[in-house]
Amino acid sequence: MPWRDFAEELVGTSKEAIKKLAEYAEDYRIYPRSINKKGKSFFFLAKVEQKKKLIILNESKYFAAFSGEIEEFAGFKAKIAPLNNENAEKLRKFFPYTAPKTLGNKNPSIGLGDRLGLATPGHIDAVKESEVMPVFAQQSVRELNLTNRSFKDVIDDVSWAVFQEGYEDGFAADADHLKNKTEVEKALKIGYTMITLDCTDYIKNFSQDITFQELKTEYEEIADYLKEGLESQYLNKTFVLGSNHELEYNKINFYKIVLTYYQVIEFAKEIYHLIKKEEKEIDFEISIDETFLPTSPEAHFFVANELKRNGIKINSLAPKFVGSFEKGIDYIGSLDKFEKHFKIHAEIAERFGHKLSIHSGSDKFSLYPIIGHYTKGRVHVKTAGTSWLEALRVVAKNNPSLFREIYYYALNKYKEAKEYYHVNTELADIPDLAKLSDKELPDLLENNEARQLLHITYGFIIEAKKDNNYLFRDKLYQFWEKNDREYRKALEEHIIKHLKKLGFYN
Ligand SMILES: O=C(O)[C@@H](O)[C@H](O)[C@H](O)C(=O)CO
Repeated sequence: MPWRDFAEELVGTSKEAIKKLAEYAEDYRIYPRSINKKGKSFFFLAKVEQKKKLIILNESKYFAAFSGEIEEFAGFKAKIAPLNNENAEKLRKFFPYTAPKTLGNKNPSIGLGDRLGLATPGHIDAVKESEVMPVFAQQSVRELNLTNRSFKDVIDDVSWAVFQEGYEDGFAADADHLKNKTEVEKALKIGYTMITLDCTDYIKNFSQDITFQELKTEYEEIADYLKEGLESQYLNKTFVLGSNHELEYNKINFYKIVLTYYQVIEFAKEIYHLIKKEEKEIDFEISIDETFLPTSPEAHFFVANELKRNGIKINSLAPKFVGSFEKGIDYIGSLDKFEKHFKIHAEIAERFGHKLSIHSGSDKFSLYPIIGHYTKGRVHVKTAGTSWLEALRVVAKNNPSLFREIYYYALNKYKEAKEYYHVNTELADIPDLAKLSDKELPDLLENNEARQLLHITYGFIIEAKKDNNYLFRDKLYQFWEKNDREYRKALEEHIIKHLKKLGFYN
């Protein structure tokens, strides 16, 4: 077994000499950047019978702390530790750089959701030369349910990858789109450093044709103490922003905004009390982006101001912007209209000191120059599906028959998948593979309709089973295992393209 030969060379080597040894570690199927020395023990990740394992050489308190099989060598012992949650927790304890930390709201930051647990090496390659702070561990409850993964799986996959790559510049972990106290408590207990609170269930959506009388009647039903406090703050008042843009609250928009968002504030207050109990800093994001109508600047100002008046400190806020932010494709709408709307939101965020968070932030290349310009780095761009699509691009290039199987399966599941994601693409608009040669398949990943199809059917594809056997999962993971370098390179290039367009990569 190659790692054993390497182990005999490594043990007893000085820290300086390790660098020399690392130069040919890959010949032994060892990850060179994972080689570490702690006390008397050496650590590295290696492929042992096709599976990644943590190898620890020389007995010490660190050696004893990890679980795994022990092998005797001439003069030393080796432990072959599985990459499980118990060992991941020990890894985060002894190698703090493998544990997540908070983003802080200074630098730009990017959420790099990974639905497979394979993308972090490519994400590391993309961000390591940039100024952005990455969130490598980011999945929503929706994604976890669709891929049958847990919040622990997500954070552990990232810690092992960060150790494998020797990446010590820090990353965050965002438990995304949480909707209740239980989910928040669970995520905090596991060690997530960012909580994205999805307030959709506390936002009241109005029909466009509601009359003033109907509005007033509903408003009157709110508790008097709340109404008095809010009316004295906003009703018939105007707030002037730095650019002299005026935010006016008249009866109509005031009633609508209060009725739409007042329960969001109550919900945020309840969750913030949980967060404040933590001994460490937590990045708190309020997400109000999954509503029918765009968030008006007056509504953004109201929510931010009410959070502040209630002593709720947030790091970022995700409004719903004008136009259409669909999954995995560029913005749909007027760029002028977007710019006019976005610059006011950026000003409001700057006034309150939080970041704007751009959900469904993947592939919005036409918007990035506007986003980068007006936020001046005070922004969090959240992506996820795009890394999944890059994994499929590698399949399309190298295993056309598997890609065809997946694509046809996705077509059959598209209607069901649209129950989870709002996309405008209709089945009839999606390209038919039969007309495409194998060579043309990778181009589908440049086609909006095909991207949307594959983007939202990820869970159906990964979890597809027949007679209790996975239809694609095992074949896909074996394929990505063999083609890990190509996937890593594709991710690096694709995410750097995002960062360059945002102006966050020199
Ligand atoms: O698919 C999801 O549920 C998440 O990726 C969610 O959409 C996330 O908040 C996001 O906006 C990533 O682009």
